[in-house]
Amino acid sequence: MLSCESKTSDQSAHKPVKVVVALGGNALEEKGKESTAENQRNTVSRTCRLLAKLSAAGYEIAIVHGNGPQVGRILLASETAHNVTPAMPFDVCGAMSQGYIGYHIQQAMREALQQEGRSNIPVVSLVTQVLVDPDDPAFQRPEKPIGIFYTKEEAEVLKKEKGYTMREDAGRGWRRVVASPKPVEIVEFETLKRLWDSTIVILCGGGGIPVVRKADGSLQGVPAVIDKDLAAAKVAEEIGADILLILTEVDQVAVNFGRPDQQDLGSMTCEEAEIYIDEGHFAPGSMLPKVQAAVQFTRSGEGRHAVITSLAQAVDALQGTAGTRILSAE
Ligand SMILES: Nc1ncnc2c1ncn2[C@@H]1O[C@H](COP(=O)(O)OP(=O)(O)O)[C@@H](O)[C@H]1O
Ligand SMILES: NC(=O)OP(=O)(O)O
Repeated sequence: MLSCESKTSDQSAHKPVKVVVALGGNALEEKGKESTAENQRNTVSRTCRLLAKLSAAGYEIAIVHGNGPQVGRILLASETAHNVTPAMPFDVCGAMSQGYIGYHIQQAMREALQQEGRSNIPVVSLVTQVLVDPDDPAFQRPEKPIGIFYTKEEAEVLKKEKGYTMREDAGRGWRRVVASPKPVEIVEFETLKRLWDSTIVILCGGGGIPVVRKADGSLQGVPAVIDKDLAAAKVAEEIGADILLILTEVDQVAVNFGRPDQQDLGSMTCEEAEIYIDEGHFAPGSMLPKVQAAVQFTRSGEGRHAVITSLAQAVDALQGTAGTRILSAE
């Protein structure tokens, strides 16, 4: 029997545990399979069956998902078709990716909740804008990988012909990289707050559509991709979640990752995590932002912690028997 209640301050009443889930790339696309809409829908189905189990166990969840491969492909398709139809700006491609992925999660989550006997819980995707700082130094230093993988030779051609910034991505090939400013404010946060108690909300897809506030107060999209783990940490922080659950491909975070002396970690304090960051154990653009997001959230309030694990281990990880927990020192 899963226990998913936390004590309130008077220690007598219990309240449901609030969890913000950040879904990584493998929750949306299966490695080695063609990136078709049908394949994404099937992968999302498997993911949602696991997420529905969290809901059935009584956890209150909101879902944030990535969009790196998807937004890159939408952008590429739009740029490639510029002779027949005007190319869409980056922020619009981000919005399209939220709609397409959110639609699949909504549909699959509905089915999965039905199977768990919880068809009374509504699911909705919020097209979410996230305010960023126009002076964020990230705009001068593109480092978020998006889209498909290329060989080194193809990357050289794209650099020359299209002016893209290209970078090797964690031993997996070469990818286009774009600016990834920090999330400052979730514009639609008030909507999440009003829906939280009744509805499973999918929000901040792809980290949210990055926008800046103009002098007259209106919002304008900017060409960038926010890191979804940092956006999920922001959501979790502001909604007062108990746990930030970051789901990715690996069961646990490791030091000396990929080396013969790799050591998987059951837990680490924020201070230990910072030492490991300084020692370079976490790859930028992959594990590093997850650990940073976990530390940021854990530090944001008493009794909060983060867990990084795989989809398959999600339920056990919330119980504290799997994954890597990022905890306060005391
Ligand atoms: N220290 C580490 N411990 C575990 N995994 C790591 C580490 N450093 C890099 N990685 C890699 O980071 C990957 C997760 O990042 P990524 O695939 O970008 O995330 P996402 O699931 O959000 O798409 C893991 O699958 C693993 O290959
Ligand atoms: N926006 C974002 O962080 O996407 P990925 O997780 O797919 O890289």
